[in-house]
Formats: sequence, structure tokens, C-alpha cells
Amino acid sequence: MKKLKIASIPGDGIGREVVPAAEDVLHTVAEIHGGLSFEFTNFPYSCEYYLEHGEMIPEDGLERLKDFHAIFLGAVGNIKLVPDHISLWGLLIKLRREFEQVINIRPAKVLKGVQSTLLNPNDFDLMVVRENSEGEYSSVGGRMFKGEDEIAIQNSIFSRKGTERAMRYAFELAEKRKKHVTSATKSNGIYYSMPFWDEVFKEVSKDYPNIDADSQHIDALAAFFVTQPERFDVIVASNLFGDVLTDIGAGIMGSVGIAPAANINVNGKYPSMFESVHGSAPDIIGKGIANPIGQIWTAKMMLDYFDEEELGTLLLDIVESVTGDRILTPDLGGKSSTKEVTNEIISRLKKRT
Ligand SMILES: NC(=O)c1ccc[n+]([C@@H]2O[C@H](COP(=O)([O-])OP(=O)(O)OC[C@H]3O[C@@H](n4cnc5c(N)ncnc54)[C@H](O)[C@@H]3O)[C@@H](O)[C@H]2O)c1
Ligand SMILES: O=C(O)C[C@@H](O)C(=O)O
Ligand SMILES: [K+]
Ligand SMILES: [Mn+2]
Repeated sequence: MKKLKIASIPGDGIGREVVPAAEDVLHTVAEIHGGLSFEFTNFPYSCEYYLEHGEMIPEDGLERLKDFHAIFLGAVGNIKLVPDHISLWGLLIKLRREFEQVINIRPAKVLKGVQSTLLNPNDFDLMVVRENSEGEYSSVGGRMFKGEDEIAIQNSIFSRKGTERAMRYAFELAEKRKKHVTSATKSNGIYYSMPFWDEVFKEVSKDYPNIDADSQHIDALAAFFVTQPERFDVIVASNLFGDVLTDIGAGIMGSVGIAPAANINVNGKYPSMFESVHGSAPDIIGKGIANPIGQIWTAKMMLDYFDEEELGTLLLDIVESVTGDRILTPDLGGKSSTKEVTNEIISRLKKRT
């Protein structure tokens, strides 16, 4: 019996609605397999936890999490309780950094039955490799003075190691896909880091002569995501550019509620973390209408990660059979609830056995 021990952190808002749904789906998938089981251990780290304890995660929290096979996280953030930069840096970004989850992979493609927001989506299928450990997300800088003289300084950090690592990951991924990597740059406007980014990209691309490599400024790239997403395969982007691009990717799929993501620890020292692209969705909390597909597709990425690709493919096929029959939550123009979509996925999974 292959037993996967997963640390479950539903977090805030709809994270608490979609994580249990995706866990039910994973239990069903494990039953189909027969020789696989998931053991979820729940951790309450969230903004409510912060109010009670003065921190998003206790001092020994990382120690408690580090021996799990993976972390399954919903969303972090509740501005009614904690400022966003405190909650994100206190938990989500902390886990990404401390557990050296230096790569964030985020696919976007047309799902059956899901109306893309584009008139002519042309069956795009792309993967953003987001640098996940540095870049524009830094705690280097400061604030000074008050009033009309007030200033804020925020430094970006681009290391050769981190930059090259993200790019190599993208090229390796493209080997298994359509052999095309696009680098998201902005070396016309950003004076130091982006020309550096371009140089490293050029160097790394030389090691992959069979892969098409091109660069696009992030502004033009953002527009191409909307006008011609089918021209892309793998896109490598800095932390912030990757963040924004993947919400565009989610948007052109039809909803941010269906976009999956995986924060990958590449050195095997710590667990990877599987977490949908969307946030805590304060506007729909408690209504029972959160789309569970982002978290369920994220579960599929976790199955792939544990070498259960066959089950991963089955799961996404079943999700598409459900969306194909237009059983959809309101964000996709449907009338079904989180539970109804989840139960339909579970019952169709069971029929396949
Ligand atoms: N990875 C994360 O944990 C993460 C990601 C993004 C935002 N956040 C945090 O979440 C909070 C809200 O952020 P935001 O409003 O910018 O982004 P958001 O993704 O939470 O919501 C944006 C819009 O998408 C909708 N949406 C998101 N997920 C959905 C789902 N599964 N089903 C249906 N609709 C869905 C929301 O209702 C909202 O209208 C903030 O505190 C932010 O910092 C966390
Ligand atoms: O990384 C972030 O900025 C948090 C959230 O927007 C995300 O995409 O995970
Ligand atoms: K999330
Ligand atoms: Mn984001």
C-alpha cells in the first residue's frame, strides 16, 4: 500500500470549501487505484489563527510540516482580519521560501464545455513556469518619512542561480511538450534586472538547441495571451510577471476558479505544495458556490507529482466530462453548487471503476 501523508492547510475563505471537496475526490481516486491511500492531517493556519496566536504559523510550524510527503493548501488572506502582506508573507510565501519551492508551475488550457472568455480560443494549452523564490517579491527595502515627503523603496532580487534554475526548468518541461519556450521580459523599461534576465535566457537557451526560444516584453505578452494564446507552449516568468500572467491564463480559460498550480521543491529537501491559483474569494465565502475545479485540478497535479499520471489523467478526463455536460458553478455561467460539482465528479469517477 502506497500511503501518502499530506499536510492539509485549507487556510482562509473558500479555501475551506474547496480543499475538503478536493480531498474527497482524492480519496475516491485512491479507492479506484486500490493500492494507494491519502492520509490528510489538518493544520488551522489562517488569518483566524493569527488573531488568536499573533502569528500565521507557530514557530515550530515548519518543523511540523517538513516530513509530510506534500502540502495541500487552499488560500490565504482575509483583509478584514489581517493585512494581506502580513498574512501572505506569514504563511504562503514563508512556506514557498523556507521549503525552497523555487518553481511554481501553472497550466492553462481550454476545458471541455467551459466557455473561454475569448471569442476564438483556438484550443490553447500552455504552461507558465513562475520563478517562485525571489524577483519582485522581496523584503528588501523600506519606508521613510511621513506626509508629502514620504517614500517607499522596494528592491527586486534576481540571482543567477534562481534565474537560471527557473529557465532550465522551463526548457526541460518544453522537451516533453511542444518544444517552445517564451521568456517574459521587460528589458526596455527595467534597467538592471531584466537585461540580466535576457542574458541568462540567451545563455541557457544555447544548451537546448532543439527548443525554440523567444522573448516577449511582458506588456505585449499579456496582450498575446488574450489575442493568440495558442502560440505559446512554456512561458518562463519572474515571480510577479508569472503571478499576473497566470491570472490572465485563468481568465482566458473562463474563470480563476479552475486554475491549478504546484509549488515545486526541486532539491527533495522539503515537501512541495499544491495550491490553486485563486485566492480566498471574500465575495462568495459561505455561499456554497466556489468552483472546486481549481483545487481538484491541483490535486491532479499532485497525483502526477507522485507518479500516478494515469490516475491524474483519469481525474482530469472526468472533470472534463462533468464540465462538458455543463454541470458548472456560477463563475462559469452554471447553477450548480460546490457540492453538486464535486459529487458529480466523485460519482462519475466511481462508475469508471
Ligand atoms: N494563493 C493564495 O492563497 C492567494 C491567491 C490570490 C489571492 N489571495 C488572497 O485572497 C484574497 C482575495 O484576493 P483577490 O480578490 O485578489 O483574488 P481571488 O482569487 O480570491 O478572487 C478574485 C475573483 O475571483 C473569484 N473566484 C476566485 N476563486 C474562485 C472559485 N474557486 N470559484 C468561483 N469564483 C472564484 C472571486 O469570487 C473574485 O470575484 C486576498 O486576501 C488575497 O491576498 C491568496
Ligand atoms: O503569490 C502571490 O502573490 C499570491 C497569490 O496571488 C498567488 O498567485 O499565489
Ligand atoms: K490558492
Ligand atoms: Mn496570484
